[in-house]
Order: sequence, then structure tokens, then C-alpha cells
Amino acid sequence: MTADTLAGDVRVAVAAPELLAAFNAAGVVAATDVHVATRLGRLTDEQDPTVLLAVALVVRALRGGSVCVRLDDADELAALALPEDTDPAGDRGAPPADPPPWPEHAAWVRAIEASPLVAAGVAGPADRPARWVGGRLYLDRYWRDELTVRRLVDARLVAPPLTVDQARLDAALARLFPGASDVRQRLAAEHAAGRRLTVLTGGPGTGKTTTVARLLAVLQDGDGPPLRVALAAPTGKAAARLQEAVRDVVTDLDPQDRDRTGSPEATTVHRLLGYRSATRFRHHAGHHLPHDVVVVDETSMVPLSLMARLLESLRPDARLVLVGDPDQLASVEAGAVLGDLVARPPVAAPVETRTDRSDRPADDLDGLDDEARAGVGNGVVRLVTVHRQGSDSAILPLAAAIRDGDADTVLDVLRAGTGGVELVEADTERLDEHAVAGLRDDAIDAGRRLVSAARAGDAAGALDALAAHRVMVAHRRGPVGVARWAAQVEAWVEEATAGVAAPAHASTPWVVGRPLLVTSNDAEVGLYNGDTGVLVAEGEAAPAGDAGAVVAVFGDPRAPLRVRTHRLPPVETVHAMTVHRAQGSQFRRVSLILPPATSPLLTRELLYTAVTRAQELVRVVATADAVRAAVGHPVRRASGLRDPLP
Ligand SMILES: Nc1ncnc2c1ncn2[C@@H]1O[C@H](COP(=O)(O)OP(=O)(O)OP(=O)(O)O)[C@@H](O)[C@H]1O
Repeated sequence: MTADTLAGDVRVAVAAPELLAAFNAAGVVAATDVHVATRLGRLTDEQDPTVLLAVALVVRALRGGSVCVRLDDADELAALALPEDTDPAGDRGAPPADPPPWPEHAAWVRAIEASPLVAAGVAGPADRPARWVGGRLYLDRYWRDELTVRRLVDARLVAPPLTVDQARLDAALARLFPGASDVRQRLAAEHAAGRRLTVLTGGPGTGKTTTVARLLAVLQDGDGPPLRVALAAPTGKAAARLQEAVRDVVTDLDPQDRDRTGSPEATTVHRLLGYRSATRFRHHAGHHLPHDVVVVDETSMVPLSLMARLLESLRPDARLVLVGDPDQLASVEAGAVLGDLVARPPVAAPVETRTDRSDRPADDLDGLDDEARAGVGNGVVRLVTVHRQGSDSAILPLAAAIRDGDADTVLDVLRAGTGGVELVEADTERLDEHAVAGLRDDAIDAGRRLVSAARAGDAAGALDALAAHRVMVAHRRGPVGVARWAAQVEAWVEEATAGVAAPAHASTPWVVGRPLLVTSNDAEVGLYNGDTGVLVAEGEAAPAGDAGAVVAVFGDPRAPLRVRTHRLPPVETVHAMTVHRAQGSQFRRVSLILPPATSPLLTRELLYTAVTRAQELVRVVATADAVRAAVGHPVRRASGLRDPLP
């Protein structure tokens, strides 16, 4: 906690009820959480400090990605007391006080149930700011989003199967998924043909994208007009990757399947829904999307509210295919919908699939265990076989050990230092020349290629160089934060490219070769928060200092989106990024700098996500303790989606 926040805390302590002030002083809730709670209390004439404390806890929990708070879960409440993304080595001011004891549970619940601030139960009044359902307290807006997701998902799962020509479907499945190793992939395609929701999950290299492309070919094999297909992902980068990968698979299909499938375009979920503002989209329950099939990749990054808007916007008979890896970090905003959908008890009985029938070749049973069959009741098909070539790579075994929570194996694989995996064991708050040497060489090498392609006006080359190496960190601030590392990499690259970059440009922000990160949505320009690009010289000659000769390029290197600098939404320079930001992207080489073992941001999902961003090499710069802390700390996000409605 910084001195600034402490100053704010004192003001809160004066104005807020004693109980909230005490929890604020203990660092459990922040000043802003207390402000929201007391304001809602004033609006609804609620003064009971235990109710206001519960509301402040919900606001606090939302910031950590939870949708609600369970007041009877001591571990969950204790986890709220952990500090947030502050500078781990910064001035923490006075240490936080010990938190007071929690209110007595039964009395706390009675006060909440009787409160004019809180709607009690699913059928409680619709006009109160908070809602209490099944032992969980929500802000009502999030409760409504969760209910929307639950109702629309369940409706899709229990709806009668869509009509299919079974003989034709069987033939298409046999043609497009011929191998014994395809059994789960084929199951996913068959499920998507007959049902309105399919959740296709799996780790890296298990064939999710391949399955999506072949599944589209199966769906398009019919007599009617071609199905209208939308491919979407939460970020522009992820959408570009999806489009590229699907088209690559489609190119290799039989001519008939290739022609029927065409070359589907991918877009961001925001753009698909017609983004107007954070809460308004062109498509909604009263104005559905026209598509027959909607495929969303990287679904782990889709927050609860966006998932609610997506489900509302679909025609009830459209097929929705959600694709992703639930072991990755969840969205920055509240919710972990993909993880919840995968972990729910089955809503519908598994439908009969070709793999259940007697005409199935015996080896089709491989890999279909009880868990896989049960998951199908929720539309979930989990791919488990890694198909990616390059079996000498240690990146996937490393990811698997992280996912399994096996810290000893993680450290063994990292320390072996083979197969594209490296560990630089060091105190990352005090790195010396020797420790950063490899990272520095990679950063300079990628930076040189980026600047020279950008200077040559080679948009494809520059976008390709952008994916060569990326420094990733957990924190935004502090000695192991983005700001410090972005400045460090920038300095190295500037020094190495002096004479290549145009110094006259330094007075403008539009320096050729500058890598960009978009930080807000701009539907008109077609750029969204998280998109990355680079400034390149336009045309043959780029006169020094002439900002008009500079253009920003984004997206697919083969078909870049070009945006004039005066039309750009807010951007930052992106020489380093948080792992959260890197989700949905891949880089040939990744250098991950972990904070000290005490950082609350060190989680299993963070390490897994960072490692699985790397294609050729992942270099982890950390102490062994920090690696162990990350592996041993899976994220908990509270939501009600996993449980049936009370
Ligand atoms: N059934 C299969 N048999 C053989 N090879 C396969 C099969 N399915 C996929 N592959 C190959 O495995 C590799 C990885 O597949 P794909 O890119 O579809 O996986 P993914 O799960 O989407 O990976 P990521 O999430 O890392 O992008 C590709 O080279 C693909 O051609």
C-alpha cells in the first residue's frame, strides 16, 4: 500500500462507519470500496455496518475478477485481504493493521436478508443495488448477467437436437476426421452439428483450431444454402491468429470441402456484436446476429458481461462453439465463464453420438472416458492429445507440469535448460548484466529487425518482427513491472539501432519502428483495447520528421490494417507487457520476469499462460521460490455459475 492510499484511508476512516474503517485500515477493502458501499447505503437508507461491509467486500472482489462473494467461505474472505497490484518493493507505508473478526455469520445473513439495499433470492425485487442468492452476495448488475448466461446456456443445452441428415453427417465426419487420434475432435464436430452449444477445450497443440476448421467443413456439407459463419475472438490479435490458422487448415482440405468452407473472416467479439459503448451493442436480444454458426476462440478471456451480451445476441437456433483453454488466466474483468461452464455438473444427459453406436470402429473408444462422456452433457469436449510436431520441445511438458501443480517437475524441466526452456535463477529486483544477457540479446535482435523493416516500409516484416520476442511481467509497476522493463528494452533497442532509427522523429511520438499497444476501443477505426501494431514508414522515402509519412499497421502480417496516426485511439509503446495483455498472442521467444515469491500476482494461471505464449523458447527469470509460489497458487474466482440455482 502506498502512502497516497494511506492518506485516502484516513479520510475514509473519518467518514465511514467504524467497522468499515477498521477493515479498510487492515487493507481488506480499499477506500473506493468503502465509498461505493456507503453511497449505496445512503441511497437505500441502509446504515447497518455489517451490510455495508458485505457490499464493500463485493466491490473489492469484483476488482479481483470474482462475480460475487460467499460470506460463509473463510478462505475466500481471507484471500480478499491480499494486496493488489502494488509495487512489491515500493514504499508500503505503515504495515496494515490486523483485521477485526468477521461479523457473526447468522446475524450477518439476517441483516443482509432484511436490508433495503439487497434483493433476497432469485425472485427478490428487481430495483435494489445488491442481490443475495444461495449464500452469495452480488451487485445486481452482475447477478443479472450471471442469470442471463445461466438461462441462455441451459436453454441451448436442453433444447431438442437440430435436424441433421445422419447418413450425410456420418460420411462427412468419416472424411474429415478419419484417424483414430481424432476421436474427440470428431465428437466435437458431431456435437456441433446437432446441438446449439459446444464447448471445445484443450491445452496448446491439441488441435482446437484444426477441429474448428474441419467442423465448419462438416457443418457446410448440406443441401441448403451455405451457413452464415462468424469467427470471433476477444482481441484483434487472437482474431487474426484464428483467421490465419483456420484458413491454413481449410487450404489443405479436399477441393469440395475447401470450396464449401470458403475463407471465413474472423473479427473481435466486440466488433461482431456491433460495439457502441461498454454496455451498448448493435446486436442484442431484440436484434439478433444473422449468423447460423458463431465460433469464439480464446473464450477464457471473455468476461461474464460480454458472454451475456454474446448469448443474448444469438438466434436461439444458431450454433455456438466456444473454444479455449480454461487453465489460462481468466479475463481482466469479472468472471471466469469458460472455467465455470467446464466445471458445472451436467445440465443435460449426453446425447447419443456416433461414438456410442455399434457401427463405430473399436479403436474410436480410445480416450473417451467417463469424465469425457459426462462433460458432453454440458456440451464440453476436451481435447487431450498433443498433436503439435517438435516432440523435443520442453514447452508443452512444462505447461502440463504447471497445470498439474507439480512444482518439482516444473523446476526440473526449467533447470534442464533444453528443448526451448531456460531458467535464469536470480533475484529479479536486482538483476545484474550477466543475468539479463540472453534477454537483452533477444530484445535487441527483435528490435533491430523491427526497426529496419519499419524503416523500409515493410509492414508484413515489421508485424512479423513484433512477434519475434516479448518481455512479459506480472506487475504494472515497480522494479519488476511493465513500465520499468518497457523503458529498459526501449533503451537497449534505441542504442542498438542508433543511426537506423531517425533521430529527428524523436520529438514526435510517431517514431518509425515504435511498437504500439491500443489501450481503448475504437469501433470506427476497427481497433480494440489490446491490439498491437507498429509504426512504419509509408512509401519509399520517409523524410525525417515528416509525421505524414508514418502509418500504423496492425493485425495479420499478410493483410495488415493500416491506420493514419491522427486516427489512432490512445496507444502506448509496447516493448514489454503484462501476461494478461499477452493472452491470445503468441511469440517465437518469450522472456518472463517473475516478481518475488511474496507477490500476490504470482499464480499458476499466470505462469501457464506466459509459458504457452512461446513457440520456440521460453526463458523464465525468477527465483526457484517464485516459480514454486506461482505453481502452488491457483486462482480462485467466486461465481454462482457452477452450482444449480437454489
Ligand atoms: N488429429 C490430428 N492428427 C494429427 N495432427 C493433428 C491433429 N489435430 C491437429 N493436428 C496438428 O497439430 C498441430 C496443432 O493443432 P492446432 O493448431 O489446431 O492446435 P490448437 O489446440 O489450436 O493449438 P494452440 O491453442 O496452441 O493454437 C497442427 O500442426 C495440426 O496440424
